[in-house]
Amino acid sequence: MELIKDLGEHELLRRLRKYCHPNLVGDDGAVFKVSEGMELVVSSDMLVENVHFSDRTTPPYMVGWRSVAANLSDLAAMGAYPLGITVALSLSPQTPWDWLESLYQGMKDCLDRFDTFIIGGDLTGGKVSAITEWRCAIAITALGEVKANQKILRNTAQTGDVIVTTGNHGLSRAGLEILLYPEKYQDLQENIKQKLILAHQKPQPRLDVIPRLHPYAPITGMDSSDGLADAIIQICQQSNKGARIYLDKIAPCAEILHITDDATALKWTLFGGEDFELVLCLSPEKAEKLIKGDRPLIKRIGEITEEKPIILIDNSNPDSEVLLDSNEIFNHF
Ligand SMILES: Nc1ncnc2c1ncn2[C@@H]1O[C@H](COP(=O)(O)OP(=O)(O)OP(=O)(O)O)[C@@H](O)[C@H]1O
Ligand SMILES: Cc1ncc(C[n+]2csc(CCOP(=O)(O)O)c2C)c(N)n1
Ligand SMILES: [Mg+2]
Ligand SMILES: [Mg+2]
Ligand SMILES: [Mg+2]
Repeated sequence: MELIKDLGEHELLRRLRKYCHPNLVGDDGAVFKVSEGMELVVSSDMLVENVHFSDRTTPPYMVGWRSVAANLSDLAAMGAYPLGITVALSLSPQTPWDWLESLYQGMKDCLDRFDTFIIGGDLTGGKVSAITEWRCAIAITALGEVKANQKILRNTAQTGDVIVTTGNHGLSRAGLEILLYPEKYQDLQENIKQKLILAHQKPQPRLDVIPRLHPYAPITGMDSSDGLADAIIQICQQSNKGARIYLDKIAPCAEILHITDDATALKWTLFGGEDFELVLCLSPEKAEKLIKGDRPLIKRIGEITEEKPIILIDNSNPDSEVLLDSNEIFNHF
């Protein structure tokens, strides 16, 4: 088996060039033009072995796809279109070339889907030690562009705004569960299993929705990389508002209910993370039009309130309002 330590840095870079922009890589920096009248958006996200992925959960092609998708999701969350990404890797010298090749193929396929490129990066060796368990860390910086009046920010929600989400939440967490404990889910229908695993391994950044948001600007929002609950909390805190969220509107989808109990399913839906959907706030009139044009992808889940608490409302039992518990949110430390 070919290991990257036998290839050396220059040969590795030569092989990786075919996954990059044909003209922009090779100098000390990439030079490119930002379109007239647009603003530059810059965002970084890092993926670390045994934190965001592992051999058990994610083959290298999917590690590549996910790491690009997570970064393009942050551009979508800003309302921006991608211009390119840089990729910095720390790798064990024992990494097989095949692994790296698959990683880049996954990155490139995700980038191709959205007509964008790798425009630069960096490589370093990483030593396995008793302290640092990981062998691979991937740091990506994504560059994008957005018209000033189309920017999506977290701190502009207004009282009375409707909160909508794209897609479904909790699927990625359910997929991770099946990947981590396959023996528990041996009897589960194969098509359900595949849908959940794919949600975890091959998330789709919501760049597809951005053009459809243009008529309704300005919109408030962010992506749900750290979970639906985190997105609602971040938007409310940064906008100095609260929210009412309807539990029946965020009910876990059938596939998740197939693999776990109601309480766990709701927990995954609110706090699971890594679904990379968008959580958006806009006036009731605009929200109605957006939802009408985009059903069932975009759903109303609640509204922004002047009062600070974020309340979960159970329609079947209107007296039982509970506060959204921020202690459940994913925390790296
Ligand atoms: N190490 C850091 N140094 C400086 N700023 C940072 C650092 N890490 C995050 N930030 C900034 O903090 C803000 C929130 O970052 P955070 O990583 O929580 O958002 P995100 O990238 O959307 O979420 P996720 O990492 O879950 O995808 C961003 O403006 C980001 O640029
Ligand atoms: C092997 C493995 N174990 C656990 C998880 C779950 N996980 C890791 S990071 C994260 C939140 C987002 O992080 P960030 O804020 O860095 O984007 C979640 C839900 C995984 N993906 N793979
Ligand atoms: Mg981040
Ligand atoms: Mg984000
Ligand atoms: Mg985070």
